[in-house]
Amino acid sequence: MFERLLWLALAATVVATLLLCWRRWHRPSFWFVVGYPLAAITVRATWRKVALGCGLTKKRQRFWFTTVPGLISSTGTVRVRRRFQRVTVDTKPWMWLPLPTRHGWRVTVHTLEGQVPGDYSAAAERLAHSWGVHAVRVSSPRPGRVVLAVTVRDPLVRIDDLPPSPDLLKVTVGRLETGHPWEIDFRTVPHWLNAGATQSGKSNLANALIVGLAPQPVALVGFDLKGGVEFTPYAPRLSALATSRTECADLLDDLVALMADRMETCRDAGARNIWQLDDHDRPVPVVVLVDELAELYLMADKSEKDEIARTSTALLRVAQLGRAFGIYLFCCGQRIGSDLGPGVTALRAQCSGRVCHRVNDPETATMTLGDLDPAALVSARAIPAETPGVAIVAGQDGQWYRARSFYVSEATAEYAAQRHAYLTPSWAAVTAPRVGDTVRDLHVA
Ligand SMILES: Nc1ncnc2c1ncn2[C@@H]1O[C@H](COP(=O)(O)OP(=O)(O)OP(=O)(O)O)[C@@H](O)[C@H]1O
Repeated sequence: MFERLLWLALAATVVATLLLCWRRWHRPSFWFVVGYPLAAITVRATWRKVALGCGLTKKRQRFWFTTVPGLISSTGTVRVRRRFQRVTVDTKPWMWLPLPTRHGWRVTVHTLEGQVPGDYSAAAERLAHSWGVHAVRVSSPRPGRVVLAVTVRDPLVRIDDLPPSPDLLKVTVGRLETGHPWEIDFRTVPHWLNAGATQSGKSNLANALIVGLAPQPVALVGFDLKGGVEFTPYAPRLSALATSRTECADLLDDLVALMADRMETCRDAGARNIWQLDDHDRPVPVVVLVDELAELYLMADKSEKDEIARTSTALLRVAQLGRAFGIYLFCCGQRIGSDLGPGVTALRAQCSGRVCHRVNDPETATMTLGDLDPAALVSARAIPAETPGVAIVAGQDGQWYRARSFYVSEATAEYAAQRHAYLTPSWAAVTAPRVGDTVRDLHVA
């Protein structure tokens, strides 16, 4: 007997060790073969209790029949004394079978009468604690259904390296919590706001963009209102760099003139935007990176008022009309509050791409994400300081996601800028009012 127990204990230890090794060396296959089936069975088996605990059940009248009256109490509903009677029971929402995802599972639930997706969003944290998982995200593909997307552990704690970005104006800058790539595609979402407190990962994201765009046939322009300390090392790949508000105002005037020129080119060719022009007529796209946006709007005294108004109007015009004429904005800032003036609020309305890193003041989070789901704001304010680069992202599909940028050091971005310096069109060549400039012509010029 003792010997048999010993063999059993030994076998259990070997199996546990093998499972642990499997989990360590190939987590995805371990999850699909072992973790997910166990999780799915547990979730289905405990759904009544969990739904009840999270306030997602509804009381309903039922006729109940039992041959053993006392047994009913064990179902967690009500005690029935007679064999057949009308009772009030807690009804749980109908849940489909959970489906596995890379980092957890996803399950569709039928809402009960009077429930809205917001009820499930409000219960998301309670659900996450009940299931012992990292997070539960709620979406509603159609009325009457909610999808609970569960991530078992934070997929953003460790992420891989920046992959190459072969598509024009599209850069894979990180990973979404769903495991999908986080892409910044200027042709789909032309203008972006990138907000975050100091050391939250804003510059890292700008570095990722520089590394992704440097090998592409685009002109990069830097507005570095930190006096040039951020973008000067990338100057070899920048067609123009402004390091003060006055220089920014001049560059913005150039951009507005460039836009007018491209408008004329498109009008003459009967095109609505530069992408409808023939390849050999299409002018080079321009991506403008702005660091410390608030500095463009801060007024020390009244003498600066005119300059601020000029800059603000020009930036807004670029944001309003730039998309069709191949001019894209990526604006970074620690603080993007309405106290900076109406110019910022108007600019924000034009920037449909939003990235909100960890923020100190609720107003910046509200300005960046406020017109999305309120749950996005809560998530942004919960980003811990230990995970720089984690952000709440809204873009392409109108949804918001937690995401993390790939780590891209200044040295990597600097190397990319130097390596692809030969692709930098000169600013004079970009802005010269010539019809028919192509990327190739600009490089020759
Ligand atoms: N995705 C990331 N993964 C790992 N480390 C990161 C990531 N993003 C940023 N970091 C690290 O966090 C620190 C702060 O990042 P970064 O300089 O980009 O912040 P910032 O918001 O631009 O700060 P500041 O406003 O002070 O310039 C850096 O040391 C950087 O290496």
